[in-house]
Amino acid sequence: MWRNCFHWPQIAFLTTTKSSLCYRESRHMKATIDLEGKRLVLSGQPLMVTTTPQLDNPLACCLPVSTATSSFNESRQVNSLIPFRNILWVEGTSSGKPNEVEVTYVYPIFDEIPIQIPNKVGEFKLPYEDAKRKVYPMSQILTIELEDASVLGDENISLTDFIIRCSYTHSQFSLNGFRQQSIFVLINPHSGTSEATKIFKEEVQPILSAAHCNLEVQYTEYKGHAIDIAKSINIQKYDTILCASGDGIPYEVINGFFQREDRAEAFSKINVVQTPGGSGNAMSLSCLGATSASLAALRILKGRPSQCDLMAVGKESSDEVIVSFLSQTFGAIAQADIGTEWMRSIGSIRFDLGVAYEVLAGHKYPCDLAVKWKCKNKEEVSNYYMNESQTKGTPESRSRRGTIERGGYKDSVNVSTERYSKSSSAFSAAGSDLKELSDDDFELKYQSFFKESKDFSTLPDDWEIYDKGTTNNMRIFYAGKMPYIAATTNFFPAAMPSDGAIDLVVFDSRSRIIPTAGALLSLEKGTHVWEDCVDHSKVEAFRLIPKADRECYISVDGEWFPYGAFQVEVLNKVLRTILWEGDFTETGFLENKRL
Ligand SMILES: Nc1ncnc2c1ncn2[C@@H]1O[C@H](COP(=O)(O)OP(=O)(O)OP(=O)(O)O)[C@@H](O)[C@H]1O
Repeated sequence: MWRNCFHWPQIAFLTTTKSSLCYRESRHMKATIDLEGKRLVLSGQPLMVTTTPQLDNPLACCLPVSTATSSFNESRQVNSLIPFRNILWVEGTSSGKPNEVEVTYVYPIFDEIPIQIPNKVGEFKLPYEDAKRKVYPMSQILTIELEDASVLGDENISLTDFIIRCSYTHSQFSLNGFRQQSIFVLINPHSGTSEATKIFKEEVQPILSAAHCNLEVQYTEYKGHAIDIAKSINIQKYDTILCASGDGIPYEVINGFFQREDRAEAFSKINVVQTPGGSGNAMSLSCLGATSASLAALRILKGRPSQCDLMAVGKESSDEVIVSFLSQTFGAIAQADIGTEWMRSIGSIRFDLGVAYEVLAGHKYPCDLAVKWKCKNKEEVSNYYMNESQTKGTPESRSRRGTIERGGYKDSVNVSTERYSKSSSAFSAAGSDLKELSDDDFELKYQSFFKESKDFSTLPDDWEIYDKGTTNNMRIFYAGKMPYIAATTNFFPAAMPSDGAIDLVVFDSRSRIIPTAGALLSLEKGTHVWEDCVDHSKVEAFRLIPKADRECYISVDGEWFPYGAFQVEVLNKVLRTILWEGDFTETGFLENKRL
């Protein structure tokens, strides 16, 4: 498919040798390696690529430069650089010249602009625009000019290996000792508007193929199929299971792993990741900062393998325990989600209509709730978040958050704090803090109390009963582990990948409609948690006993869950996944505090 194209005098052609959707540049160019800037700097005539698709103009590729689009100046500047982050593959050319290489990278290239922390309140930029960007692979032959050959280090590393290593620091590829990643792809052809297959083939596969990943693709054939696949998959064969779907398939894969006898090994070894294909793509947005499938694919290749928390959920109806990576909800949100399934054909607006109806109708969903606190209220959450984020996370995420100071902001943050050293040991950082899991990591601390009795007669000593006034008048109970539960819904802005806590957001039905509606309208910015009508806390575990006068819905990771008491506890650092920059996507939690 012709999406981006060169202008005269440089003409691109579609190659069929590398990947069916990879563009190759026919001219040779010169480049130098800029280790400080983490990029290749092209010299000579820069690439002249339009930044907008030219599908409507089939002749665009042949137009002289003078008639190029207004974005030319922008692209001229941007495309004289190829950041290592954009490079997918490098190999020698048939000329055999040691400094002539063919570089495959993703286009368009955007400048790595330092994150600007605002001086004025309310200007914090959420990642939605960035998350939507689509990227495409393309190739270019470059003659690399090395001013100083010692840049390659003392270990006689080839130029191609050197560039590959610079391009994949902290990634699964570097963790593999630069052996190609093996990815098992699960596509739910019925996800969302049934476009997951098309999205995968057009956006994801070209990126993964250009990076020379070994791919094995399977389609899910029935509800629960991904559980069966994950239960029996040969974990030795793969590094990653990629779910080209909504959140339902990662949920099933994780539960399939949880049901395995060797679950500790399965969770230790395999990354579970998502490229967006469904109506809910919370995992991709929260972990990779991507709602575009091609950007998610790139970030799966480039991001850090990390270990995140899961939540173990015990049911009243049986002794079965399931695992949840995203959320559990009871009340208006569950009603609006599960209760409007029959309106699926109208798209995601069904959910907004459902919530609006629930609030206007003034429905309440009484329950009993007991919790093991981590942070009891907003103040505690905010202090905890600030302390944790300054001591944990990756250098990138620490530097990003480190400038956020109580009562004020520094001017800007440069995310590129790490430097490459000449020694190849600089490339070995990936996975250094990943731990090998054992059965102990899946040991449940509190389930025995729940098994004994499903009411509050067997609560552990250090648990507390949640304020009865609120629980008798519950409007929304929402417990979550990832910040973004849907595109533009920043429901748990203080969520952290492995803090051993579940974030709780509770709306009380005694609050008036106007402030409640105001809080719901600020879900995108995540500022609802600061509203007076909303309780915000962190817990290590909780038990909820619904007491509604009619049977209503409970939803776990967006899936239907049997009505009745349930108990949840956190499983610390057991889900192996890939986090872009080693952390959840930015939410602006503390930046928005002063609003
Ligand atoms: N071939 C299939 N036929 C019917 N259902 C399937 C099939 N494959 C998977 N499913 C089920 O589809 C459900 C939704 O999957 P997924 O999350 O990928 O899509 P989605 O559109 O985002 O859905 P949702 O809106 O429910 O989150 C899952 O519960 C899964 O078990």
